Amino acid sequence: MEYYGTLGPTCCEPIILKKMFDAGMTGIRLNLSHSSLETSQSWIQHYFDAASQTGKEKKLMIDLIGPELRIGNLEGNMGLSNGAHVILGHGGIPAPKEIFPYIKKNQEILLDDGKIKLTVEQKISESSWRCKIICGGVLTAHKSIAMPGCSINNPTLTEADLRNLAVAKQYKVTDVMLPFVRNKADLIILREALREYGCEDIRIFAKIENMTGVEHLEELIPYCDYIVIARGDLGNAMPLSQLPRIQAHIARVCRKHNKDFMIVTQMLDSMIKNPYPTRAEVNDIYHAVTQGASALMLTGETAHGKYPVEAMKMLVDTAEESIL
Ligand SMILES: Nc1ncnc2c1ncn2[C@@H]1O[C@H](COP(=O)(O)OP(=O)(O)O)[C@@H](O)[C@H]1O
Ligand SMILES: C=C(OP(=O)(O)O)C(=O)O
Repeated sequence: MEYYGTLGPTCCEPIILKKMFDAGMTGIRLNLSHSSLETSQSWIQHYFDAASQTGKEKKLMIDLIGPELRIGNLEGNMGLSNGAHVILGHGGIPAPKEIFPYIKKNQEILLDDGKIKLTVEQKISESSWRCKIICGGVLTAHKSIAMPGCSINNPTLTEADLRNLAVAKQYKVTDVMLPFVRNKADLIILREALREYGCEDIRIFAKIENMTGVEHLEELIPYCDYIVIARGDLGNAMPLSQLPRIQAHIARVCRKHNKDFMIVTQMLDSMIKNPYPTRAEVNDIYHAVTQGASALMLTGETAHGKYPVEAMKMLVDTAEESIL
């Protein structure tokens, strides 16, 4: 079983990373939507310093930007209150320009993996829209933005992705995650880029985050090393009540093809704030293991949570107890 955390401001010190290894962590993910390999140099150094004390090989995974849509930079936090209004685009929430042609009155906008919900009320200019806040929260920089029902055909890899892949070997990257994989062509493009940069041995983790990915699952299997059930964005693509069924379906297809798969996101979400998880969260880990997952990953729990070590220990201990 492989256990990943996500590298972020609350777990980047060597002493914390060492404790996460002691708890059973086998690798870490660096989310390149929030930084680059170059700007994360000192965190990566801390990671390998801590890893060297364990005497075992540890994985470094990069999660690319890929076709995923995210808001731009925000100075500090933006508080969004239920029932109030906010501008999307110029003068308000910095939105990616790829979505502009698709924004219409009554369009639903989901931010930060659906935690914040807006509806478009009125166009103000070619690059700004007045929106009503249906479900508020605190928004910070580079969070995901999704528009249910719209399919926006972004390129597989961004220029920043190519810059990061070009130096991946130098930073001892072992794994690469591609978001929003739609079909085998996305994985072939990534595989070719890896070959071009001399990284043929880097493992490919294909993130299933929308219904196109679910529909093309069987064709993706030969072109990646791992299928990733990335429930944060995937949960935006359907009524949330359907997510457990879709997770079970993906797991079933992977088992049928003897394909390794990973389950991620919100496994121990309450541990971002609390030292103990809920009963439902430990049950979620149990189900992931009994469904056949061979890797589990924490995201916000380690990247910006208050209890990264406790969360990793809870993940590993619960998963190990669940192995039949
Ligand atoms: N490389 C990073 N640099 C700075 N902050 C980060 C980094 N990675 C993660 N974080 C913080 O931790 C949060 C949770 O991480 P993650 O789940 O990977 O992000 P997201 O939910 O935005 O995809 C991010 O939203 C961000 O606030
Ligand atoms: C891990 C996920 O990706 P991201 O951190 O980009 O939301 C997810 O969507 O479950």
